[in-house]
Amino acid sequence: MHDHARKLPFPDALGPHESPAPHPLLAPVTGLLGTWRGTGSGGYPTLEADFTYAQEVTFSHDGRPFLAYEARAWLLDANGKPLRPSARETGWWRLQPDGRVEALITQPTGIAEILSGHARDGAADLATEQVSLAPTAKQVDATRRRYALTGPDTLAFVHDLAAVGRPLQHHLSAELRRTAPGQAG
Ligand code: HEM
Repeated sequence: MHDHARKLPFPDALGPHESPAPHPLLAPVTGLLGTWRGTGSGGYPTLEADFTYAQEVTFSHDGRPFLAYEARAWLLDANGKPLRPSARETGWWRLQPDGRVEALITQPTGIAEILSGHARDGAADLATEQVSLAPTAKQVDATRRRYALTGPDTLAFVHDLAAVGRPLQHHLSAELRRTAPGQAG
């Protein structure tokens, strides 16, 4: 992993009460700050079977009006044991006045998403404005995501996908729990 021995002059904060203080435009999303872990299930009509997976999601900030976003997932077998690495993505959520959000998210499968939406009442709803594909990526036309706080330390994630010729429909849903600082990883 990263070399944490070399301290950054401007490190990211993972909580609303850490330094630096969140930028005022981050107010609608400060409840998301931190690292979340949990399990979910997914499927798509083109897949032989549904699957279960585990996911870790981290939202952090450096005092400016955007979130740094990182998520990674791994598939689970029927006993809940890790099977193999699955989707990863990383990006930036740019907060605008009135809780509007512009997000840029990229995946190692050759997909880059530009999304827009809103964050309010503990929930962020984003949908793609544009999807760019690397030459060998699978066809993805649109995605829609919802990250909703269901309690102070619980987060529900839902992801819809329009891909490989199919209309926008359910791909993933997960229930995540906030991990205590230092517990993740
Ligand atoms: C937690 C995150 C995710 C998980 C666990 C997940 C899991 C899966 C799995 C297990 C498959 C079947 C193929 C395989 O075994 O790899 C799959 C297919 C696929 N996923 Fe996801 N996925 C995730 C996120 C995404 C995202 C963010 C996108 C698009 C932006 C996406 C687009 C697709 C596409 C296009 C396929 C191929 C469908 C086909 O060719 O029939 N997935 N996903």
